[in-house]
Amino acid sequence: MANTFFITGTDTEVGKTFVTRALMQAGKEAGKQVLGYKPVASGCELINGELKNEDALALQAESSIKLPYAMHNPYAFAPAIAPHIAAEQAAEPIEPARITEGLARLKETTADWIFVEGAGGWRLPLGQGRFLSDWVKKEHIPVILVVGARLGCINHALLTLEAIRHDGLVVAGWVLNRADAHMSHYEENAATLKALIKAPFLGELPRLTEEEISTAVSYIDPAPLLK
Ligand SMILES: Nc1ncnc2c1ncn2[C@@H]1O[C@H](COP(=O)(O)OP(=O)(O)OP(=O)(O)O)[C@@H](O)[C@H]1O
Ligand SMILES: C[C@H](N)[C@H](N)CCCCCC(=O)O
Ligand SMILES: [Mg+2]
Repeated sequence: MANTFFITGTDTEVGKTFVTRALMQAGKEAGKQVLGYKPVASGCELINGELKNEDALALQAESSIKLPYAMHNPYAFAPAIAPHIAAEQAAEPIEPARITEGLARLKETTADWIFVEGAGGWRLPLGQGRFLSDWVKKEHIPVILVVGARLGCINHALLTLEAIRHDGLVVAGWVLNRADAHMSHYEENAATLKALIKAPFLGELPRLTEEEISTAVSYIDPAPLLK
């Protein structure tokens, strides 16, 4: 039976996908078969008649098992906006049951670890008064938080952790990602986060150049996930 982890972040564009890929690579290095799942994606382009999202394509590429794109990304909306608004515009309501069905199909494979990447931050509206966090709660999925290191991230990180725990979920770990290479007093902020966040620390990723991207996995310690 696969272990499933939900990847959330302190905001959009903080490195959820970037870190998920590194986590997947760390899983493979630990001998795990891994799959990535992006249930709800906005900011998609039409490729061979199918709307595809760069996050979902990245997770598909990193997956150990080759599956059709649609199994990685059931909801793909073209505009790079809040998905619930895109869904309304497309007259395609986001149904949690379909997200569940997609995850169930991935669990039928030989995957050991399934990483589910959210969109935006923890409280992502799906429309009809529902949130993606409601689905995570219903599925009882442990959560990994990606903290994007930028001014204001301490508040965002602590409030996100409060919300995850208020929703009754386990924080399986957290990663500090250098989202803003120019953040001032980075080391002091990192020390503050490490002191305040009571959850397994899975690693700290510096801002990597294109040439260094393949080293991202070396900054991840998956040990807390292997327990
Ligand atoms: N540590 C890093 N070093 C270099 N580039 C990074 C790093 N972290 C993130 N990036 C780049 O910053 C951009 C935003 O990262 P990413 O797409 O992973 O954010 P995200 O949280 O997944 O965004 P979204 O909410 O849209 O899913 C991407 O181009 C990514 O490759
Ligand atoms: C388009 C962007 N990159 C993300 N995929 C979607 C971000 C949704 C944010 C919703 C919100 O909290 O305001
Ligand atoms: Mg992403």
